[in-house]
Amino acid sequence: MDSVIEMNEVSKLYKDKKAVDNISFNIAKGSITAILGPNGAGKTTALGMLLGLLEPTEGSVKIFGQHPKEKMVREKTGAMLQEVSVMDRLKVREIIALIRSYYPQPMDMEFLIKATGLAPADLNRYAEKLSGGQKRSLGFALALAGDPELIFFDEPTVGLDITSRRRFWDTVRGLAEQGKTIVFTTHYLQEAEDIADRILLFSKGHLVADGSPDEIKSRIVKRSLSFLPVGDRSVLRKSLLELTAIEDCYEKEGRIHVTTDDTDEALRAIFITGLPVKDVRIDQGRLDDAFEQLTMNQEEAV
Ligand SMILES: Nc1ncnc2c1ncn2[C@@H]1O[C@H](COP(=O)(O)OP(=O)(O)OP(=O)(O)O)[C@@H](O)[C@H]1O
Repeated sequence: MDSVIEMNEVSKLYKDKKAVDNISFNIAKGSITAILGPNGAGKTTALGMLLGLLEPTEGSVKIFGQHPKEKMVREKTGAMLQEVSVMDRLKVREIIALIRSYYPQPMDMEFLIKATGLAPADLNRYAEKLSGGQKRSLGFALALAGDPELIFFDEPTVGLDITSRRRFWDTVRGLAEQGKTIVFTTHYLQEAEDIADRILLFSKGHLVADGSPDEIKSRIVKRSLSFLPVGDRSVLRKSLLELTAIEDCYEKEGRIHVTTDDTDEALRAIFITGLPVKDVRIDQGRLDDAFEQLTMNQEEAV
């Protein structure tokens, strides 16, 4: 694999809090990777280390085979962070032109203007007068100003309306098709699934799943079998977990749900054993539920 990013056994400690715990992954050139996870999972910390803004407490981070702070790496990298700050007393077009001028081979000016999605009149406004969403779109264009090979976005679509969101992802897809490598963080499973070739699922500082959206889905989304208990539910739950066809069981809205790779086999085992259940249902597992379950299991384990 032609790796642009190599993270090797990386941890980051804030005093005694382990924000990132022994994480390793490589990222291939031209791929779109989503770093997905709930609040506090360690996504921003991981991104900070990839950008050279934070030093790992342990392990090593290499970008294009070098330390992230190397000049060569910085010249080939663009980033849009959560807080987009714009320079005062400069008009939008002037800011874009200024940032472009820092780079030896900047991105085409017209392309950047299109990426902002701003109307011609807005390009002549002072940037501090833009709305929050417009500032983020400008931040997007600025991240691309140096025509970077590797681009990081931290929760890029927060605060963007549907049209801006669509334009953003269309542009990102186009950039990946040109061979640029994209890494973004998100809370939203659906966004990761729609856009990314690969998902790195973080929870409580750990990397709990790594694969294509389909792989992650098939790993974490299982068909679920549910029923109402007849009699003592805790005795029933214990008996269910003793069946080899059943991996896990939990209660939701009064029903007992079991997760299994083979719902037929699980049903057969329940009936052969004569477990007291009624109103049996089989549901296709939902990705959101699986995501919640996976990150909750991690919380319980830590
Ligand atoms: N500067 C800091 N000092 C102390 N603890 C920190 C610091 N920055 C982050 N943390 C802690 O590290 C953990 C990971 O935080 P991080 O911001 O990386 O998570 P995140 O996945 O980006 O979360 P969010 O989705 O809320 O932005 C959290 O428990 C957070 O409280």
